[in-house]
Amino acid sequence: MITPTACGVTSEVGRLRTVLLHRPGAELRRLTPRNNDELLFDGVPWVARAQEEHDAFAAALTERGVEVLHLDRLLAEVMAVPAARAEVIAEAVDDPRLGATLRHATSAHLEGLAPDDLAAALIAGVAHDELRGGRGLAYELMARGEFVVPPLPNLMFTRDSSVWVGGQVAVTSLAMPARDRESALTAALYAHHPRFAGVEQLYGAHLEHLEGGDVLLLAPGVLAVGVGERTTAGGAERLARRVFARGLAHTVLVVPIAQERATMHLDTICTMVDVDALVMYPAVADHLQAWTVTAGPELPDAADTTELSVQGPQPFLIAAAAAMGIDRLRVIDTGLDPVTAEREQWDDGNNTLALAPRLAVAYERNTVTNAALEAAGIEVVAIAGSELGSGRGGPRCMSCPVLRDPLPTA
Ligand SMILES: NC(=[NH2+])NCCC[C@H](N)C(=O)O
Repeated sequence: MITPTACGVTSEVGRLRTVLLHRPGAELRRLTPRNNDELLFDGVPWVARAQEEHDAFAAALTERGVEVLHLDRLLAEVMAVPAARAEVIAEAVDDPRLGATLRHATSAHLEGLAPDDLAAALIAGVAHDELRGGRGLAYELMARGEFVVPPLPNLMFTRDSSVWVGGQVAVTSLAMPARDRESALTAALYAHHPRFAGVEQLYGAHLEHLEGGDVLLLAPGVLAVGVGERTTAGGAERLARRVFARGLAHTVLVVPIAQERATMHLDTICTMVDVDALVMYPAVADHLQAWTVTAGPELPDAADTTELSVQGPQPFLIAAAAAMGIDRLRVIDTGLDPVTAEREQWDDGNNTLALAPRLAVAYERNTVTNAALEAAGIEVVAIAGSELGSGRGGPRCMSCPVLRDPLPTA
């Protein structure tokens, strides 16, 4: 096992040192035209090609000196810890579809698995006919193609199931039923893996909905939180109280985004590519608003009751620059016509992963956005994503930064 090392992230663009990825595997083979909508995929990906694309993504990071941690491997290691096993198994069978008999049989099945196999079963799920010793009324009546434990094909979007703020990690509370069990896995990982020994958890799985794709660390001490299809205002509020009480941030900008699939997270419409620059979907650039939330007058406490001061709304770019203490937050002008802009936004053109200021990973297919980034002085590391993209997530969605260098102070 690995020994504990430094973790922590205070910006979107500080040099990336360590990142958590998940190579898609057997869980993608569970997708069919009947279940793909419910499982939040737009189609049925070619799994081997998706894996090749993901391997190339990981290699692009490693080649640039980034340490890549693999969620499935860490999970397999942590499944040797009895307390971690008990927690994730309890979550996996906490499903009202099962009934007591099947719940018991499923628990017994999972408890009997070796650490590697348990990790694999938790990720790929357990199909009806894979359950050794399956029994009970719910089991008899379940269709053969159904899952006793549903698969987690969206686990590859590691951005959403946990997010680091400073030296603490927020295990998130995912909004869609197809994803809510993911945070049981990240919670177990951070609580029990020696790599993360002593790391404090900032949020938790069963709280108000909050997903990492909605959280942007605009600058040290300044967060933007998108509120829309996934993250609720209540989630933003609780996160704000906690980051203030723990001294991790002084301002949270709460940014309403359209409640629809194309804009499911704030990072689908904008991501940072430099200390003071964003790439943003042009259709929203002028309309995006923000509420500026800061700690209220009295001293913050740790009990989630800190009074908050809420101001706004104001245009997002103005509120963000003010909170960041800069004159202007630049938006890279992609110069896109509305149709190309809409197509490239849908294909995660704005969902870039910064490896350092002015160096970002992007999907190669978004040629017009990428050319505009290059023209603006941003070096683009282009990766293929024809199959990965069918889950509607780009390089930022597929990565959870664990360690970034702090930005040099001006
Ligand atoms: N941070 C992101 N934009 N993540 C994209 C997640 C995509 C995933 N299929 C979902 O619907 O949840």
